[in-house]
Amino acid sequence: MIEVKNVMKKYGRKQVLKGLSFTAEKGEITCLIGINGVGKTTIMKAIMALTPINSGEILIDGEKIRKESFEKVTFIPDTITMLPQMKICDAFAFMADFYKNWDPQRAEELLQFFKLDPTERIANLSKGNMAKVNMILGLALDVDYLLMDEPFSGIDIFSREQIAEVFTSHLIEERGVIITTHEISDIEHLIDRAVLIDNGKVLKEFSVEEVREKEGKSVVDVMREVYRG
Ligand SMILES: Nc1ncnc2c1ncn2[C@@H]1O[C@H](COP(=O)(O)OP(=O)(O)OP(=O)(O)O)[C@@H](O)[C@H]1O
Repeated sequence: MIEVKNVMKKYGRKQVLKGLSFTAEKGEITCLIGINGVGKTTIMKAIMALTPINSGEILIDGEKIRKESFEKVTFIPDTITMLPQMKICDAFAFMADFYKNWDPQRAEELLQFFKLDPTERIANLSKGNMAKVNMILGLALDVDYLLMDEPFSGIDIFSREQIAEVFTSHLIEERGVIITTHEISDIEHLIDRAVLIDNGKVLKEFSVEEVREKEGKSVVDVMREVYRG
């Protein structure tokens, strides 16, 4: 389980996170929802210790993040971090060299699933294919938790559907996934938990299925209630 407890974060004088708390379980897809600039990426960076927090606590399976935690959790940012002149196969070789938990078979399986050519250069990829390669770089790591920043942002419906298929496959099943979005409607059917964020805090955290079954409401219905008051 990833536990984010009462986290405060300032950039300069700007207080971005104001005592933000939520949990994300293994085997579930948890979605952080909020408008642009609300602090979703900052939360992910804080979980990965890529940005310091001012107070509060973040635990992964009950432990504070340390060097060994990076074998358990990985972050897939919204832009690819590989050099543009690299071919997809070069990027995979780089990952294999750098990470001992890189799974080449899984990378190959995903490459075939997405019908990507391994000799294609990163610089020449379309936005959708770039997002898919970026996703493979994270999914082929043998980790328990995946943090994905806006994996569906700015890509066409067919690419979105393909990526969505991965979310419901064995490639995700046992893992804990945290994704961010400011556009929930496309991915509502994929997520287990929703965390609604505004003004540096969690306004509501809920099980999507429970709300659907007990109250007959969609995530968008709950968002309307919470954000519009
Ligand atoms: N390194 C930084 N220095 C100063 N301010 C920053 C920095 N990173 C983010 N911010 C500010 O913190 C706030 C939260 O940013 P963040 O990127 O976490 O939001 P977000 O919810 O992920 O937004 P988006 O949906 O647009 O990706 C924004 O107002 C942003 O301008």
